Amino acid sequence: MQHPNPNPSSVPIPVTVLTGFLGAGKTTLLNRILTTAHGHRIAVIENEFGPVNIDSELLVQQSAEVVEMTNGCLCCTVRGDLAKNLGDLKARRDTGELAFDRIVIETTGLADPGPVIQTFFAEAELAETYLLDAVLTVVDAVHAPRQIDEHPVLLKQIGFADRLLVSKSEGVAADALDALLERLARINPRAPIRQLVAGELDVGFLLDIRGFNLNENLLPADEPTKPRFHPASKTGSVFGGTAHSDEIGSLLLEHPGEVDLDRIGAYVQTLLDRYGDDLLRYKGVLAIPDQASRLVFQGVHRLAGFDYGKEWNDDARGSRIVLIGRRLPEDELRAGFAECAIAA
Ligand SMILES: Nc1nc2c(ncn2[C@@H]2O[C@H](COP(=O)(O)OP(=O)(O)OP(=O)(O)O)[C@@H](O)[C@H]2O)c(=O)[nH]1
Repeated sequence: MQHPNPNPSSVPIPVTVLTGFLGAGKTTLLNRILTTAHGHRIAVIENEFGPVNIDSELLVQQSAEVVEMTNGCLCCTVRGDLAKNLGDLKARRDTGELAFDRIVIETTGLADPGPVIQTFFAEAELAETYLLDAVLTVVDAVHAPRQIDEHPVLLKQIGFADRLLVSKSEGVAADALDALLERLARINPRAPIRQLVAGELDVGFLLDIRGFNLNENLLPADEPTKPRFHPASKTGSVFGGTAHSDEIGSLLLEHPGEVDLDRIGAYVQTLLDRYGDDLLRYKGVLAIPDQASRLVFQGVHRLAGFDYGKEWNDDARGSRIVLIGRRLPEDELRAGFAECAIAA
């Protein structure tokens, strides 16, 4: 029988970034992932803010190689160390010293996930070796409503997420929980939300998400637009003085038809040039005249990728962009997008 993977080092290793504010329940979730029988061999990179890495002592270590990073926050001072650690892990895997098929990075509760994510796209060698799979953000149902107001970094953690995982919901009244879930969906409509229930873990919901791949998945399939862009505004935006106008929110640009390739290219370029610092995640699925396939682009801040993806075949051709960012100028962005549209 032929070996399915004769050259394992040529296959990118998936990486999951596990984030969430201080005490949200990241380590608790990681322990559950590590102790669940799912067949994945996981190496863990732990980052603790401060000289002693307490989290790694709390981790159950069976089945996981744990690399500790201390004395700095992963998103700033030790980012170079992250690249080095990832390189070292790969080298030790290649020599057979370590056996793992994916990595989970647990960031500190104070980390902005942006620079961590960018590391995977900015460093050419890492981009070849690793595949950034997804950002998982744990949100503490008890404390998040206040923390979101007081700590801008939590808003970023929510905005960057591919999955939002709500912990401690058993201790929260139903209406307060509903309000939190609605607020999360408004800040980040891209990320499906799930409550973490003791003893239950759906590993399929957490791993192999391919959140950074150029596929046609724009919004969660179960509820494409509802209630994620509603009722904050009929236009599908969370900006502009609504009751919950958080600093970070989302904007859905939609045209039920094709867009001009040159104009949309210039539009996206201008968007990134002007607002790249404030754009956390964005993704677009566009219909281009005479193109059988969807044009897909996605990115983080100014690092964007695009490609032609799945064919339209009999699907209705339409163009949609989801932007998640900080105080984006809705009117300007809508007007610019409208200029790219081709009348049906
Ligand atoms: N009731 C309840 N407690 C939880 C839940 N998840 C985590 N906890 C508790 O919350 C506390 C913090 O959990 P951790 O997993 O250490 O949180 P963390 O995000 O890793 O914390 P830091 O590393 O300090 O940022 C612990 O006492 C956990 O037992 C949950 O879903 N329900």
